[in-house]
Amino acid sequence: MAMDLHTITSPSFLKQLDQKQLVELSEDIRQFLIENLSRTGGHIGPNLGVVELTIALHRVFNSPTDKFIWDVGHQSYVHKILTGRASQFDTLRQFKGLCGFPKRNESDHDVWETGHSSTSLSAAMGMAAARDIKKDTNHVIPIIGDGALTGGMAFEALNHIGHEKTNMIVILNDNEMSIAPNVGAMHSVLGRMRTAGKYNKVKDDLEYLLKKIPAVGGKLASTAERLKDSLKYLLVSGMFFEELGFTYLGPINGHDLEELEENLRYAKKMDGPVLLHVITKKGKGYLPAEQDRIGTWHGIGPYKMETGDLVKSSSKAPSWSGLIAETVRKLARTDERIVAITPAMPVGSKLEGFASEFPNRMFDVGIAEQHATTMAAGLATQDMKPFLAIYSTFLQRAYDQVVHDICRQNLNVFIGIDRSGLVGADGETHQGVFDIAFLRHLPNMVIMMPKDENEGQHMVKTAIEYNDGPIALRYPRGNGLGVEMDSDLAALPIGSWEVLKEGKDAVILTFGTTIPMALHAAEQLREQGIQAEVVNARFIKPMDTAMLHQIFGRNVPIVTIEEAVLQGGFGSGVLEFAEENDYRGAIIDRLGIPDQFIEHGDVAELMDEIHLNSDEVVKVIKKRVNASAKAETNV
Ligand SMILES: Cc1ncc(C[n+]2csc(CCOP(=O)(O)OP(=O)(O)O)c2C)c(N)n1
Ligand SMILES: CC(=O)[C@@H](O)[C@H](O)COP(=O)(O)O
Ligand SMILES: [Mg+2]
Repeated sequence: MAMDLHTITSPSFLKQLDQKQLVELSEDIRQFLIENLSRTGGHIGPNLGVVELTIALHRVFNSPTDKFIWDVGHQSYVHKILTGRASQFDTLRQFKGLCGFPKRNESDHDVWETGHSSTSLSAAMGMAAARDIKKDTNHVIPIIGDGALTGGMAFEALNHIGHEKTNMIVILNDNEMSIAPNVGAMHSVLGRMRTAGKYNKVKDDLEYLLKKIPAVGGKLASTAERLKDSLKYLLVSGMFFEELGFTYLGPINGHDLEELEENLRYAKKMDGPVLLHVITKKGKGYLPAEQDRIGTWHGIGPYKMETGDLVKSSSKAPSWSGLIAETVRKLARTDERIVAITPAMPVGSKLEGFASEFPNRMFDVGIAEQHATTMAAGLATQDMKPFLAIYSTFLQRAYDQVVHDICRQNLNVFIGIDRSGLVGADGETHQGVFDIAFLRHLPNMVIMMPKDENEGQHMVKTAIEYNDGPIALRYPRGNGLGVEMDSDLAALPIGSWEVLKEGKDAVILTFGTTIPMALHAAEQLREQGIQAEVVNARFIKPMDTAMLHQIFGRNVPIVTIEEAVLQGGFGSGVLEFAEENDYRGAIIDRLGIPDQFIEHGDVAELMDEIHLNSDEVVKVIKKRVNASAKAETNV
């Protein structure tokens, strides 16, 4: 009899269920996820992989007194179901709806917010240190995936936790996948663990065997020691963590409720840091997701449940990621300097084609944005042309590497800032709205953003040909506008803007995704007798200062628009220009992302919510033009 998951108000009911009921519950949860996410989309693969793990955790421990910290947090849907939020899943990742990641204001059971990878162990160390200082006795349990474990922060934390010997139970959820198949030497170590079998059992057998060998000197003892060492090599996994100061348990079957519970109860009684290695299958229980070997079912839009067919997007235009990556690939055919680097997003950044054509010039470095960025800098010192494809939000991880390694040494790195602007469903932790503000003030940095995919391909050419330092090309999530594409590529003059529509009464300065908004506003204003000029300010840095002087010389209202934070953004640059050049009387209004974090939802809805739309542009310009007309009549 399927359980109505909507009736769950707290995980405490789990402790009353018997094994049969628990297995039925896991089946109910899987069915619930598959059905609901076929309508809303979301991170189906990761969540199907942690159904039993999450049930066992909530059975053995007492959340929220015991703290569950979900690394990345994209796999916290089961936790949300068991903590009374099943009824909200029809609003998953929608405007004002259920967040796709842990959210402290949603539930006391969400003790830590995630979205960016590899933070769970550090947060856990903080919570455990606080517990110990306050002499509390609760458990702290970070759950980290094998992908997230490739993040540098995770190693920093492991190093410290092992040193402090802090009571903590780290759950390593190993499904051999990051978004795409996992990469790195750590992945190989985990692989040896998976094949070596139960570390502790083999270790005990080995100890037993060695005790049986009579205490003799010479050859036999040394053979026994060599046997022990070679077996230890096989068990290097456990060794790896045990040498770091953890008690390593496992690997265990992450879909066997009884084995999970037995090991969690065992770990619960142990002192010091424990790492329980849990083997799971991403997408378990839904064949299309289970069979996924490239990452399609990691995070997905709505799909047909019966067939696993995606509900296709209506756009015929190329995806921005695909356009940029394929243009780089095209240019790489005649330019051997070009090397592509991605921090664990080969699929999201559409680099599969480049990787297949240039396998030795493509590097997926794992979830390691800092390493990716400085590796790119290293490549550039050897006259290569590295293309670092990185989401805007994840570039935040590598700020100092951009400053200290790339800009300061003025190295020819081409940064493709993907997912620039609002990304929508992933919400606050993923909006790509800070990169202009944190890059614009860096000496030697060039930042550009195309108005459409045709200008985008020319900008790739511009970046590849630019050899005077770092250059960043911003592009949004999703698809282009479907414009005609030039067959030949030509580099753009650095710092050049273009007038898209002339107008004598006001000037709108904008770039990228907000160009259509500006053109629409200019049309609306024209109907009301106001001629607004629209300028494609496609170089955010350096700005087209010649054109700016000409514009300021007209003494008309100026509006800047950007789908990025206002504080320190493009509009701030225009204000700085006015102040530095003594255009004191200039009237400048800036429209953009206000000083707040933007939650999840449909991008258009989010833009309306913050009044970043053509109506607002019209309102601002009308107010300014009418005010100056009034001032003139009063003279
Ligand atoms: C800093 C950062 N880089 C990249 C990502 C994108 N990302 C989200 S989930 C994921 C893979 C995580 O793999 P794993 O931890 O093994 O979890 P699984 O999906 O396998 O359950 C990546 C790379 C991110 N969230 N944060
Ligand atoms: C959880 C996470 O960080 C990634 O899965 C991210 O959601 C991918 O974003 P895109 O869907 O824009 O590639
Ligand atoms: Mg994984």
